[in-house]
Amino acid sequence: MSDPIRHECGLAVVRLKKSLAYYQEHYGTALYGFNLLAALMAKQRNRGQDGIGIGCCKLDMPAGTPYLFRERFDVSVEQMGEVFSGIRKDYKRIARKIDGQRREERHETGVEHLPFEEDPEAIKREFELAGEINIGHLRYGTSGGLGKACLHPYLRRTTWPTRSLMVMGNFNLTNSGELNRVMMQRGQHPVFGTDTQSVLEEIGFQLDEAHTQLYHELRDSGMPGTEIPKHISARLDVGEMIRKSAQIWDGGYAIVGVIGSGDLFVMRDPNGIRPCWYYENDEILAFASERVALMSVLEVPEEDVKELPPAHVAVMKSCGTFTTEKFTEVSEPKPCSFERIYFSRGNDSEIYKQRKRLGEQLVEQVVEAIDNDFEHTVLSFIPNTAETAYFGFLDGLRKSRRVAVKEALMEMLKKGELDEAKLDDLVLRNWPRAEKIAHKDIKMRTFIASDAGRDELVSSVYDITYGSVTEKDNLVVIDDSIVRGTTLKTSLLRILARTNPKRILVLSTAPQIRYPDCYGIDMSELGKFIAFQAAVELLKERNMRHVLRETHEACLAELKKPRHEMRNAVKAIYAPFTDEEISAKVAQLVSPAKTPWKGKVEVIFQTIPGLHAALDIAGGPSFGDWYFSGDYPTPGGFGTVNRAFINFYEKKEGRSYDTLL
Ligand SMILES: NC(=O)CC[C@H](N)C(=O)O
Repeated sequence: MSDPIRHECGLAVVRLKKSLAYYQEHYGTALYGFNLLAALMAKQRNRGQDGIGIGCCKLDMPAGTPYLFRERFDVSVEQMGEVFSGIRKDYKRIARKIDGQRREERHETGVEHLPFEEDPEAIKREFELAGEINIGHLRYGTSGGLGKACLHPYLRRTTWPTRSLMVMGNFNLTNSGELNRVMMQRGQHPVFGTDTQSVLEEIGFQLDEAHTQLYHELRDSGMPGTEIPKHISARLDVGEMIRKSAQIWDGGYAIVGVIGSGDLFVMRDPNGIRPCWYYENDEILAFASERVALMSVLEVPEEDVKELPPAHVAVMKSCGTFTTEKFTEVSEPKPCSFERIYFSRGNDSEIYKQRKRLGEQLVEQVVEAIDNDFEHTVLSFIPNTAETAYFGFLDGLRKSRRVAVKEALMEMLKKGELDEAKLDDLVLRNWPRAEKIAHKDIKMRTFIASDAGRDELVSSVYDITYGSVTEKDNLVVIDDSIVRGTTLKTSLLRILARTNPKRILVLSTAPQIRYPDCYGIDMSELGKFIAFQAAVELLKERNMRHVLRETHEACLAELKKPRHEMRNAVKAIYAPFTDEEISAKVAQLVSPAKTPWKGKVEVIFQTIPGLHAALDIAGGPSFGDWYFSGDYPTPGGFGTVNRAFINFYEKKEGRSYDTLL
């Protein structure tokens, strides 16, 4: 991916089903759960760059001792290893301290104690992150700010374990403002921070409600206070609490929550936009955003990892019972295609195949564009995420070339015109030439303070191979998607032009990105999309500025409609043009300025049917394509896109769903 939309959030959860002593005995460490969590997080470091967070809940802690912990680290994912080694150093420090105290005690009393690291009870008591429930989060903010305070998990502490709550998620709500308003109407004072804050407060409110009712019932029955918490905990219906909390949520989400008394829940949005996978055996229950993370870390086959169904919440009560139940109506499944095109780890068997097919789907357009001139065409890719699509693209090209050669041979045979020169031409010379032209050079990034900082990361990241392209060649490079086109223009195409080809064809395995995302990917400002800029340029060139004005009015009118009646008024911006016209304009816009190179840039995008042919699996869902088609799976999407246009037209910066009031 050449563009600076980077990743989205990642989740990891490990719930131990046995006491820490069990893992000490069977795996030689009471930190088994924490170690698994660290490995699951490391395997998902392709997600979330703004920072990481870890939470831990300890079951059955005696009164007076803490049980709910959270640590957040404002560092890049690249520094995750350092964070974990820092935590392990802390652990060793505690071990030295306790072992020292125990040596002294032995001197005084003569009583022998276990070394700390072999004493699960002491480990659980002394080391904050040793507990039965471990949760981890990698954040890439899509709502609110980017600082440490916005990192997950969010935590609400009370003197009641049954009312204390920790949440984290890979998600974005389109209607946090509405949620906040509902809270205010109730008399609450929500802080307009991030959508995570709104989620925490809403679930917190429902938890309070359920808790208070249970408490009063138990107290009024004459039960002694000290007995009450465990009865509240046993009777708390987490599924019901989630059903009430999520009633008006509009968005894409995989959200994890832990109640201080030890109930764990994981919920997924009704359209299954955000991914969520889990694995369970006798010893653990684990969740992750990526199926392959669970497969690799736990060394289990694909068929043992289950998908949490859309609109469902999985609950493991503190006593260990595990259920999944529907908390709202299931909507049409619309998993996010960007997960497949770019965000996820490409070693998942399904994702690997889908990426290859995305490349293959581009073959026809490319063969036409180079007019079958493979002799003078060098094929390459933008590292790293487009690599798999590139393999599929090459496979497809070779297949198509073999078919073309066979047809030409048959034709020659039929006409009796077979001669060596023609054979050479067909067989020896005209085969697709694959080269590695672009290289990723720098291990990117450290500290991101703002959106502007995010943009700067991508410059000077690439380098090229010299000497494998000539001025007679077409240079074809495949990328996974083109969002803003900034890197193409300012960096990549400039350096690719130094190989001095006749023409550069940039292929995008994703269709033109025309509309904002609002479900968890930080791709929300219309004015920043190169396809949108192209359409606006074309409108201006053709004296059609009135379309901009009319669309502004139409968007304002849409926003006045009830949510379910809203439509996407921004489609009018693209309506006058063919896809090819937009692509040609995009090519013009990304063509590097001030370079001695005289060649031409062309851009070829995946078509929307091509995307579905590559991603959709027979009997499975049709993948979400709202960023390309403008057809959103939830009403909140239409509000977002209309607002995004208004923001663009009125020259307001910022995310169009981020109105927290
Ligand atoms: N990418 C995400 O899932 C972000 C989660 C949440 N909306 C936040 O901004 O923190």
